[in-house]
Amino acid sequence: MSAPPDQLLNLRAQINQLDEQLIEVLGERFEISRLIGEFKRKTGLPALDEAREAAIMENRTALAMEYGLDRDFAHRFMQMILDQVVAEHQEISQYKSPPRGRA
Ligand SMILES: C=C(O[C@@H]1C=C(C(=O)O)C=C[C@H]1O)C(=O)O
Repeated sequence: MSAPPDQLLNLRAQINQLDEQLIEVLGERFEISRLIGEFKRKTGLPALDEAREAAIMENRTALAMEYGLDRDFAHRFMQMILDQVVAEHQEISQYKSPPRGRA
């Protein structure tokens, strides 16, 4: 098989860089949300905040559409993140004190 043309290699290099940024930003979001989880554990607030999630979903799907993304895709993507955050908050709420490596 011949080597991919320069144009394709260039586009793939851009995708690789963007994926890296996406993952970095996602990691930052989870770091912050773990701090919120810890705050909730200390103050006895529930892991799930449905009103906040509904507001996030409305705002982020509208924003995603402005960037040319499919609404359903944006909804599923955000729901996956929110579900994971809430699962982590439920886990954090079981701890007596924060485990090493987590705030
Ligand atoms: C992070 C929070 O907790 C949960 C997770 C959210 C999120 O990841 O954005 C939003 C609402 C909550 O269900 C919060 O209460 O702000």
